[in-house]
Amino acid sequence: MDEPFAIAVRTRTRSRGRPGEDAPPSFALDRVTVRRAGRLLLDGLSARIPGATCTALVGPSGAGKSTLLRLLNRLVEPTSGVVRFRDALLPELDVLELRRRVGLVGQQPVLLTERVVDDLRVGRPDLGEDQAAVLLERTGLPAGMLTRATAGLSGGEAQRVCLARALAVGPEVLLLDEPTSALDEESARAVEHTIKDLVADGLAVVLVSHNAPQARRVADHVLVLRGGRLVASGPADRVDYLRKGT
Ligand SMILES: Nc1ncnc2c1ncn2[C@@H]1O[C@H](COP(=O)(O)OP(=O)(O)OP(=O)(O)O)[C@@H](O)[C@H]1O
Repeated sequence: MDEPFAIAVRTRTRSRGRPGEDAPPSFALDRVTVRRAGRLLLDGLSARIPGATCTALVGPSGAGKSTLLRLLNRLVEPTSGVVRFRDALLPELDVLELRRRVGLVGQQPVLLTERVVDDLRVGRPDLGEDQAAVLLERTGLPAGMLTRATAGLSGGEAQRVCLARALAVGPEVLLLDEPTSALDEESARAVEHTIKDLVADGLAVVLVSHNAPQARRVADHVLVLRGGRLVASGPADRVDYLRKGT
């Protein structure tokens, strides 16, 4: 089996230790500042994001959550400070290669072609039908949906096709920017279920969420931002923001 497809069928390899404490970091940020139009969006932020874990970025509106997420695949560049992915400095990596390894799925599902199977092939033109079917099943969708028109999908189905498309290129990390905010409750729960399965299979997920109950349900590890600063971090069941948040 070729490597980019491995994540779709990987067996459960996660260690039994406390999530976020034993996993080696995917990302390490050291005194990262982002300044735009005279505003400080991130202010000297240092943090570690563990691998094989779901890390939630939480905090009030405008705290800098999306800015931090977008730093991780260089959609945003720091004004100062350093971001490492595994042991490499981000600017040392080819940016397209980085974005293959670190995929991003946004708030609104955006489908790019007319048929589901063609969407899954956007970043992976050689993807076979069997492989595409496995990817759909990984995201909780029936293989029979491959031939469906993208125009007729529900919001939840479309978001899961976006997840499957991101998985098709074999990322090591998925960045999710409020992936359920445009979905109804049932579709949101289905996407949460998919995220938990992917993490259980060894993928690292970084999830921006303004929804504390969702972060409690899905995340192992939490970074709390406020005013561009990291104000708390740790296992999800120990961080006050989530314990008290509604
Ligand atoms: N390019 C930019 N130029 C100027 N200000 C910006 C820019 N991008 C973001 N901001 C501002 O930086 C702050 C942080 O934005 P960011 O989107 O990271 O916050 P957030 O925590 O994700 O917020 P929300 O929960 O509302 O999505 C916001 O006040 C936003 O308006």
